[in-house]
Amino acid sequence: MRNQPQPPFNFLLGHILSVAKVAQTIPFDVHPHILVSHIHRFYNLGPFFVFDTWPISRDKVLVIADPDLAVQVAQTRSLDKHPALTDSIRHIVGAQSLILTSGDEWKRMRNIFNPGFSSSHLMNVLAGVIVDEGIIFCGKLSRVTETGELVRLEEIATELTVDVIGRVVLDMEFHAQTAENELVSLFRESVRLTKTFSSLNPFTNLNPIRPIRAWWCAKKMDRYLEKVLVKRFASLEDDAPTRKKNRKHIIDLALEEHIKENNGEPVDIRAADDSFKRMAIDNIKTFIFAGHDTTSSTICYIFYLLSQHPDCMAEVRREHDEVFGVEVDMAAERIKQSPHLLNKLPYSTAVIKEVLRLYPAASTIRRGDANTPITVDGITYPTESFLVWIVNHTISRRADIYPNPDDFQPERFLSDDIPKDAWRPFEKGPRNCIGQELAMLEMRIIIVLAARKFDIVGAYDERGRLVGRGKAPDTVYGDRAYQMLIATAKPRDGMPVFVKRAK
Ligand code: HEM
Repeated sequence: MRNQPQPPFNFLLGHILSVAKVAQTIPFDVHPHILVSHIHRFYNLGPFFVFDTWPISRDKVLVIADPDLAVQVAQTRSLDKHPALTDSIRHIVGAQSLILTSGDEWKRMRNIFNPGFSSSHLMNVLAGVIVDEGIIFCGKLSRVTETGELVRLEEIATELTVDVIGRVVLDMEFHAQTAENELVSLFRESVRLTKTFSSLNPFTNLNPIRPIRAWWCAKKMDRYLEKVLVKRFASLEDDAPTRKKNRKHIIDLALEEHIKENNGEPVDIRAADDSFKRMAIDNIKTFIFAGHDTTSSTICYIFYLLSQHPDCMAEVRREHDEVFGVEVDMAAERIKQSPHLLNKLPYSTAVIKEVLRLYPAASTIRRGDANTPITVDGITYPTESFLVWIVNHTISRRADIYPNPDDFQPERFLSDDIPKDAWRPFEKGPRNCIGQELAMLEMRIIIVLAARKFDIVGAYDERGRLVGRGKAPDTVYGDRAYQMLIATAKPRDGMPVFVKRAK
């Protein structure tokens, strides 16, 4: 470790002092990727660096801050996931989750679930589902314009994405946007029970009740989903002839696998062995969690940044007028009739990409191994015994890759100037995000339905006045809407906003 690039090291205190020096310049509750990007800039570190995390944990971290190195550990070879990831989200997704497993077990499951994200299924079935839920979302925003109240956009966007994912995964209407739902409440609580991060207080996670509650929530979710699985299995019998062709929901893909394992015979799911049920339930939980959490945060930042950049908002609206016509209320019907129109939105797509560059909702942590060193300028460095973290936030904030990296400039994604592997909010290589096309589709549909109807304006000043703010640093890159770690990277304070009718 001594021969590798790193922030200043103290023989007694390791990296605490040099990390603390940077941490005190930013809010204490920022997402760790923000701290890493600040360390990278402050000490002028290069394509990678290492640091130890003592006294927070015993991990030695190798930060990848460069696209070519990311290719070496995630694409040319693909390191396995790090056990720290399992520690942090197993209570939500279960140990058999596609996100957490490796090797043949992972490959088999990836093959089972890939068809759920085919472009024909996305365009022919899921686009319509997203439009229906998007209409309810716009109805909610509309009501908020009448009351003029301050709302947390993250809550409203999460209810939307939960409703969408319920239909993608279980073909089930959760109605989270209009009512309470037991499964959704359990998910919310599980996410809240995830370990948090505070750069100034390593003891935030020592609450002994936390793991007990998390275990209890997981048990209740499992029981709920087992019942759903049994009911769905019973319904398969009713439409056996068309079943395979039409049913690409995650739950059906799992059940088809069960039938395949039994030589094509639908053996009652209640008699299925535990390993099948575990695999099915853990992956249903995985898709519900991964499929709503990251998308809702990104939707929040899209509207937040567009309201701060009226020129960009005007360009988005112009594009939507051109593609869907000037009658705003007709857009939903047009998407349903011709979902392929959504592929004609280069500027809106550039906006989404720029938002994901500035506010990436997730990243990958891998376990270094003896067979996967990294090579920089002809020199080889080991990854073995390191927690290897591809910090796409840090890559995204490099001025040599993205000029004026802290500015919101969607136009940069309309040119070919960005290095091929630099933009990686969905990660790349075999462990990339299986739901990325669904996420992009959902975000495009929601912008089309809402951007011409509403101005959604961040209200951090107003909220600060209500809850009171101390003297500690309150902004990151001059902005109060920084990301925090709550299972994934979420907007601070749930993103307080005012919603107005677009002028
Ligand atoms: C803006 C939205 C999204 C972002 C930024 C995002 C980002 C990511 C990232 C960075 C990974 C790699 C994680 C790791 O290596 O630990 C990942 C994996 C994954 N994502 Fe997404 N995701 C999004 C939406 C979705 C959606 C909509 C779904 C499902 C419906 C989904 C399901 C998954 C799954 C199951 C994996 C694990 C894939 C595997 O290991 O084979 N994600 N995502």
